[in-house]
Amino acid sequence: MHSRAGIVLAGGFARRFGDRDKTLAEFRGRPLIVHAVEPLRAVVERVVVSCRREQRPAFEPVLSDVEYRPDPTPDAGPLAGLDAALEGLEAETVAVTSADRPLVPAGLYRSLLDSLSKEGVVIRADGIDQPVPAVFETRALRRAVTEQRSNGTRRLRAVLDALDCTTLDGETITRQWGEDVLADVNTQADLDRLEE
Ligand SMILES: Nc1nc2c(ncn2[C@@H]2O[C@H](COP(=O)(O)OP(=O)(O)OP(=O)(O)O)[C@@H](O)[C@H]2O)c(=O)[nH]1
Repeated sequence: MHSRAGIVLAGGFARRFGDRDKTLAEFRGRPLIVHAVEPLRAVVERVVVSCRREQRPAFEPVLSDVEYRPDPTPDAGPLAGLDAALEGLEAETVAVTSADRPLVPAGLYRSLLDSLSKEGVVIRADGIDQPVPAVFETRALRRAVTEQRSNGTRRLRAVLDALDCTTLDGETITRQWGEDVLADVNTQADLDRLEE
């Protein structure tokens, strides 16, 4: 059986956003993390939320049917969060996104999943391959994460250096799915702009 999982990275401290938990900030009437989880859940069998232990009580009332993988060490970075989320994950394919990207539709995940022929499918936007949203062979991603963490990096993008991925053109993606489909929220101003 071909099994698919999703991972939502949500454990950052969102320092550019301010004092509140960015992932719970309201966007179009719902917390950001809900916008990240729901389209993903439509295309995979299980969704794993990679977060800090203390975030879980606030996530539970707004997210249903997800699993939590708390960071073993808080603030160790997204690559460490991804590593913990992959541990014991039984799925052949994994779609990865971040909780601060509220406009990635289920259809985009479907086309990423349909395009998977090598170790991963990523989108190249502004000349740079983006590690999220992206789809990977779970085994290859696990290997790449282990390899890059052993090199001492915290950067999520570093996994792409250790993977043989197909690249989709960002302009084609935004033409099809909307200008802000790949937008991430770093600041309150980013959120205000997307709300407009
Ligand atoms: N599980 C986990 N996720 C993380 C960690 N650091 C960042 N992330 C997530 O990775 C995604 C991208 O994070 P960044 O934009 O680099 O960091 P951020 O914490 O959101 O924001 P800044 O502190 O303002 O840079 C976000 O969804 C974060 O929640 C971490 O240590 N653990």
